[in-house]
Amino acid sequence: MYGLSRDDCERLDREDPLGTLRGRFELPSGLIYLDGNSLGALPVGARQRLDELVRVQWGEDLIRSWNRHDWIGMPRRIGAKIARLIGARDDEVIAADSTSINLFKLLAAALRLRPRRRIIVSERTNFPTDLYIIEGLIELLGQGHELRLVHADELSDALDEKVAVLVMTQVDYRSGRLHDLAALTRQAQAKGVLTLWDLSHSAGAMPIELNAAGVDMAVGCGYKYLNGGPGAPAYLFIARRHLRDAQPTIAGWMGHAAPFTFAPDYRPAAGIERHLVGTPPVLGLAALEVGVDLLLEADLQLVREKSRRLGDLYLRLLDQECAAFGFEHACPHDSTRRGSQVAVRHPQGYAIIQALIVEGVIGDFRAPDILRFGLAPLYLRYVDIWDAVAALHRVMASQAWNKPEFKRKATVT
Ligand SMILES: Cc1ncc(COP(=O)(O)O)c(C=O)c1O
Ligand SMILES: Nc1c(O)cccc1C(=O)C[C@H](N)C(=O)O
Repeated sequence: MYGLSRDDCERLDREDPLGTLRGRFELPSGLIYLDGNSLGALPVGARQRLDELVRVQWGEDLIRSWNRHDWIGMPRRIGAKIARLIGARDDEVIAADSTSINLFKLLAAALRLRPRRRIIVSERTNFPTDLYIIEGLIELLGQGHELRLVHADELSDALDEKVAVLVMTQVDYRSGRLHDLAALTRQAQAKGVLTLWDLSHSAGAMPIELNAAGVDMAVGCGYKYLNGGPGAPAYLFIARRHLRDAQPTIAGWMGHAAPFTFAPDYRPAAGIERHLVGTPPVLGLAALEVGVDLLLEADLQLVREKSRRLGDLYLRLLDQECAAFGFEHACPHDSTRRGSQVAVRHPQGYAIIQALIVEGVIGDFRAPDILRFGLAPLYLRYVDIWDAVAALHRVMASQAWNKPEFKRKATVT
């Protein structure tokens, strides 16, 4: 490759202030993992924590663990830790359920805070679950609510006094476009519109300042950059000023003011706990806590800086090494407008991703033609980017992608 050498990348790794964190993850040797934006890697501590939890807390202490090991306090405790990653106060965040469920709960709560408004605004390319949840809730409510879907550049024009809630994902899952959370929140607020942000592709990869921006509500998932493991519990945020009035959407017993009185009538808890529904998933929460604790050791400004540099490096090397193969950038060039992933377009994207996986580089494909490479700054090295682009060059130059077994079929990821 020209310009930058592999040695230069090794030097960047030696100078990387986050470099030592890589050793805190179990990464299979010989594999370059560029899919941490879908499922984060396994922290070494998670294996140990789960092992202890299963053997001692579950195996020996059994039901006593709810108090003895504070299982019951986990949603609040871990929520408070996540709050520190997203610029929230510790009583504004709780770990619970999945992102989809939390979005449903908070959107319904937000609509009840704006009873005279009927429109929900979102972005056309938002992640499908977000759009399905909005549509599904509108149908269920049967009160004439409407979803106004617009292109990202039309968002500010779409916000007016009829709009109840703006539902946005901060980083687009396909293009990696990073929205200006503070500016959009300000524009929404000027029209009395509540904001509900999905932080799934941003939290843990960059500093987020929800309160400084005046965000009303947010949700996010635990298994991407928080490295909480497959199906990790998600979290939800409600700004303190709404905690009293935001009603729980699903009146489950864990959101009751005193669940263990087993009272027949429902009385919501005073604070963020009222948005809990059922029994906390203890194993999942324990693994998530390890991932969150690891992130709390890192300076998120440094995480963001590294993430931007990894992305710039990828795009630069791609242009240098793979210019002949017809790739187009599908993500912003300007790293200040990009999340922690790069996306490129190619008509043979699916087959190329399959061939890359055989070469030991895991990225993913999003229809119709996007190759996505997630850049998790806690465990990726600059040299991994070099090697990943070199592998892509090999796949393209040898046409290794052009095999019948790489024809597109429906798969999970
Ligand atoms: C923006 C966004 N929201 C939500 C989800 C998923 O939500 P859930 O954890 O409920 O499957 C994803 C990815 O799966 C996502 O990218
Ligand atoms: N949640 C996922 C799953 O259960 C299986 C496979 C992938 C996922 C994902 O997280 C997809 C991811 N949100 C995306 O950006 O495409």
